[in-house]
Amino acid sequence: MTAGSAAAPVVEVADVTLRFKGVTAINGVSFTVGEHELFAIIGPNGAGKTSIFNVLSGVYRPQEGSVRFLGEPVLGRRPHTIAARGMARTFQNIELFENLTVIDNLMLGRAHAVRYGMFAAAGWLGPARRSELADRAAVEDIVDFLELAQYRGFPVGLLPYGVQKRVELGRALAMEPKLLLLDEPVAGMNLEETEDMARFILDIRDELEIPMIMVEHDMGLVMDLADRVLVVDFGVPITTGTPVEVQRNPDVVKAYLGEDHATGGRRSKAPSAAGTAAAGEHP
Ligand SMILES: Nc1ncnc2c1ncn2[C@@H]1O[C@H](COP(=O)(O)OP(=O)(O)OP(=O)(O)O)[C@@H](O)[C@H]1O
Repeated sequence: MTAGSAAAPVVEVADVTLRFKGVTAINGVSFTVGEHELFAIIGPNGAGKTSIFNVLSGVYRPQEGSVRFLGEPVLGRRPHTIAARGMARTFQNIELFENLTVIDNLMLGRAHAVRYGMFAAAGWLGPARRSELADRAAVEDIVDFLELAQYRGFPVGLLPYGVQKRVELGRALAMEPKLLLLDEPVAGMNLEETEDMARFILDIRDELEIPMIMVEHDMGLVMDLADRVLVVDFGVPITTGTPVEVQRNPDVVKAYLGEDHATGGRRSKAPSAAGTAAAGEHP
């Protein structure tokens, strides 16, 4: 495991506050993510986790605070600009082209990497053709890496749910990201699919050395995989630490079990050292 503070941070979030009318979705959140680090954000339903992702990726602009990605400020940049700098994202709900094949969906992930414009393509096919070959080679590497070979020619919509989630991960990898945001990567998966996904996430960190931020309700997965965990509740950061530190923190247990959360359809299970509680499931 790599300590987040050892190398220059990939992401630096400082005192970010995001308000909607009457709701403070993020309230003074700060954290850094280091090179090769797998950083998790957990918290009850409505705690602000997805809002943090939306701030990082440029969908929401917070009223206060700053966010740096690879040393550059990102607030005020458009989502596609931030993506082009190397921040890729998967979504809670799969966002793929169901009628396209696995290969074609992965090729779409290469779109931002195409560096030859229409003039180059029209005037002289050399560089554009070479680019396409490079894209296809990169996609083949991803097919191997995520063990998708047997599904490559199938329309994505016909594939099992767990495989579709894997294709979505592959599409994000196809962007050759410098940071990967995983929004509930195992939501809705069965045990076998979850174990497969856990293995791929570890391989992404350890073999591809891509840092990741993961929002996930499966507490077992978070505690097994994450290097560090940020806990938020009602937008407020409760603590940041290793999985062991976080699980021992009384404020964390309170946030998951406290009276405030006994109503309103929020979670009922605290993170457990056994690492099996699927805390914070959607009602
Ligand atoms: N576009 C928006 N407009 C108004 N309120 C919003 C908007 N997006 C999020 N919120 C509110 O901000 C708070 C945090 O929501 P967010 O979706 O970030 O939580 P979350 O931790 O990701 O929840 P979940 O675990 O259910 O996905 C919630 O009260 C939510 O209703």
